Amino acid sequence: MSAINVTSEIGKLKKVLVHRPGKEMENLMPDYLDRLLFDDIPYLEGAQREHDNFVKEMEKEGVEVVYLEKLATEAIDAGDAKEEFVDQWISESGIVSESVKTIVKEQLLAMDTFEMVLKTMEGFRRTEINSENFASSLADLMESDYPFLVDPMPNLYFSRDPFATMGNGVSINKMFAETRNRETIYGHYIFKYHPEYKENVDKFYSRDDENRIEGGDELVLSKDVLAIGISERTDSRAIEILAKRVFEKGAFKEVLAFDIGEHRKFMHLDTVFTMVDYDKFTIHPEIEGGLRVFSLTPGENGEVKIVEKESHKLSEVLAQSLGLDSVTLIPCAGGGLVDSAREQWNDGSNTLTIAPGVVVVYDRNPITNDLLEKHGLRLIKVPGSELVRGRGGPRCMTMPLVREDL
Ligand SMILES: NC(=O)NCCC[C@H](N)C(=O)O
Repeated sequence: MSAINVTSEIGKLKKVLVHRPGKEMENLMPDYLDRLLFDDIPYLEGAQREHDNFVKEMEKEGVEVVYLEKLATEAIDAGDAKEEFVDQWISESGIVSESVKTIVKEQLLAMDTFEMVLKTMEGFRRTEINSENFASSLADLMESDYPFLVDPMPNLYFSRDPFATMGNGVSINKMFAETRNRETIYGHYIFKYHPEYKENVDKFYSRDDENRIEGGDELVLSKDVLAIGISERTDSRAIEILAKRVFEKGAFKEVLAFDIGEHRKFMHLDTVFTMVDYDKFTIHPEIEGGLRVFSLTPGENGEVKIVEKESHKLSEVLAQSLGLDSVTLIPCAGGGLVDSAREQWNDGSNTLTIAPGVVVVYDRNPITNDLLEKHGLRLIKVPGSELVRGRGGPRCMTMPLVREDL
């Protein structure tokens, strides 16, 4: 029996993984926001309050919420892998000087495992280490204006992206940008050493694979069909490789690849459409018209067969793949140019479905939310004015581990 079971986007959510925003947020600075894929600087206490409330609302609905930082700690302890983890983290940290590596390693190993995991997420400022100890190489002297020895990982609370669950397996992802690539180390250790997750979990993709793919692009439409965005973050080649591995394991029968183009404003498929009920989806109106969709299915001799869908209409493609007569697409903010653009930017389309027709949304998108209620959905509205500054919503902030089968 696998500890991972995710055969839809909407089956009752039983167990979910999150990360509580931590001190990594206090290492954001205006000069380096682009590099860290952030648009603004949240107020940490406010973000934590909003996040705690988000978790409380899910728990009230009977969802078991577990934390990335805790699972990673348990995994490292269970594998007796503290030094292995620290060595690997340092090798990916960007530190050049051997003497700095030694100092940082000593500091991390002196901490208890939980504290150490949080510190690796927070990063290291230059001021934390006595400069007399390390101005030993030319590289150190050249970089001395940059305030960090090791960058923070401020996007970790978007636990949807570094790895993605599907069926009884997981794809541990190769991320688009260096800043987020470092995040996948925690998933790697969880699926390597955690007593609950190290066995009976299929691995469909690895952080060592070459082509980029991110969890926000990976949607489980049904027990048979995956939907994956070809996007700013996900490369078509990665989708083909993932499809091949998924078919080899007999985990799914079809992968639909949606070409949403390369844009920051809709970086992932789940920023433009999410499934909210058996036959209902939220959608960003900009992608409703002409979208190229490719169907990947198992072909001869282990090959993947690829056919472009004739229809460019999202509603038709989705209805067909779900075996329904029709589906309803609910446009973000009703489809008006200005309101839709604004509410999509604030993650109006990025809902987390916790049971068919029951969704968690930010309260800050009233037009979209009214419309969802008019379509008969039950909304759990949570404040997210600090959380939204990282450009992600309730779906981005959660990685389902177990959903009831439909
Ligand atoms: N699934 C998602 O859409 N996640 C949001 C990620 C936001 C983050 N600042 C990023 O650019 O990767």
